[in-house]
Amino acid sequence: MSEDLAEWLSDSNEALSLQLVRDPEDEDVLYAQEKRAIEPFHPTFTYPIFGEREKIFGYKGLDIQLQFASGSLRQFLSITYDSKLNSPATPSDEIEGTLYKFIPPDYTKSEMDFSKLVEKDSSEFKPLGEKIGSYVRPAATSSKSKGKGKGKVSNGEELKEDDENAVVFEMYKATWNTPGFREYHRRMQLFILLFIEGGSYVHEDEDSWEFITLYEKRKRPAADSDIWTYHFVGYVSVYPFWCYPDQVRLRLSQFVILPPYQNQGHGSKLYSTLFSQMLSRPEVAELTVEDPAEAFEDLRDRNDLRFLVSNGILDDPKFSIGIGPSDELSRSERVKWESEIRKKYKITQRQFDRLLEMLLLKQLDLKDEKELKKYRLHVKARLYRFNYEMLSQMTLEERKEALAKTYESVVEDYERILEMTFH
Ligand SMILES: CC(=O)SCCNC(=O)CCNC(=O)[C@H](O)C(C)(C)COP(=O)(O)OP(=O)(O)OC[C@H]1O[C@@H](n2cnc3c(N)ncnc32)[C@H](O)[C@@H]1OP(=O)(O)O
Repeated sequence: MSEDLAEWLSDSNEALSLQLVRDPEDEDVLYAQEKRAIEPFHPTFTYPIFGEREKIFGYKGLDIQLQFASGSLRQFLSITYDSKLNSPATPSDEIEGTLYKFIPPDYTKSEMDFSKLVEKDSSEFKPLGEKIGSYVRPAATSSKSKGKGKGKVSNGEELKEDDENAVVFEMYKATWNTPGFREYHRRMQLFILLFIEGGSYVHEDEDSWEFITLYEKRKRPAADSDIWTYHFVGYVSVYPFWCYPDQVRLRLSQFVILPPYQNQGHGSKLYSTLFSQMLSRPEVAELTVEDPAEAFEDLRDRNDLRFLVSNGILDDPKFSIGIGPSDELSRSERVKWESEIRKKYKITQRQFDRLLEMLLLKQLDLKDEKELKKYRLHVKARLYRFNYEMLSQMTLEERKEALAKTYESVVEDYERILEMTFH
């Protein structure tokens, strides 16, 4: 492309901005840190919409605003620019028509209509489906909770849902059979394309999808008001696959917490709620995860580790039985014990192996050469099984070297995860 034409290129991730909008009356109640919830943010990916290069051609000063009513997620679209290239030889990209294929057609382009809609929605919108959980967090820096939480999610012990300093977060479970949910899902699914690498829309004709949505719930600030407003934070979708002979394997497919709410512990709360839900369902054999992003893998590891520890795994007398070179009896005892615990907690085999290896490392006395060697052999034996096909084609020397390298990087990663989980 010539230099002149390059001037007409915009980065689509920067040009598109998103915003969750609540009624002005409900914005006033937000403390400084919480204002993030209503500020504009950018997508991480736009290639599914605007193409692999994430560029839009034909405009200068391009600004695409897609705003969402914070609860109902009804949308407002505005496309503005300083100038547009008008050349039949090099036509400008169509923006609205392109976006139209990905969002429901009932968006508005009228600011006035949108503010009326937000006003109405914020007092009327209620999450769809069945409430399955909630937790409270101190309002970010109110005078009473000063220094207490700094916006962190509390463990829910000090605050009650009706405490005036509490902000409540609620989770709702829905399926396609939940009245109105299909339409609602069409409004929220855009976040999958914009924030999950390789994310794509689910097929609405697959019947069994299950969803958990997460909302911030706040009381309208007016003194005599008894209106509670709900603001979308994120969601997770799972699909049950048949698992021989008469159970299902739940596959976590999509998981997103919107940027204004990230790094505040909400992802962990949503994941652990899904986890305890599936533990309580007798028909579920295990929870698997489809193509996890790195940040999600970390979140899952942290939560699974805390779960196992809080359920007393470190105090189990069989925790370190049969590690490394050991007699037949203790090895078979280990296999039996691992299989029982894994099935009880419905964790997939590879994930369970990794979690146990991390916990064994956590308990290991690194100065004890003998114990360290046992641990190394234990991890290497699993890595060998896991990578058998590749390793079996190597010479003995190459194999040793490859295993040693993999071991080093695996242990380094375990140390990183342990540090952020138990620091
Ligand atoms: C199968 C799949 O769908 S994979 C795709 C996963 N989704 C995506 O990648 C979409 C975009 N990203 C996201 O949606 C989110 O960033 C997620 C889901 C990956 C993580 O959700 P979050 O709510 O940010 O996670 P959470 O806040 O629980 O933990 C993240 C960080 O916050 C920190 N944190 C946790 N609790 C708190 C707290 N109470 N206060 C402050 N920080 C906290 C954690 O230490 C963690 O930081 P670290 O990873 O550097 O240690």
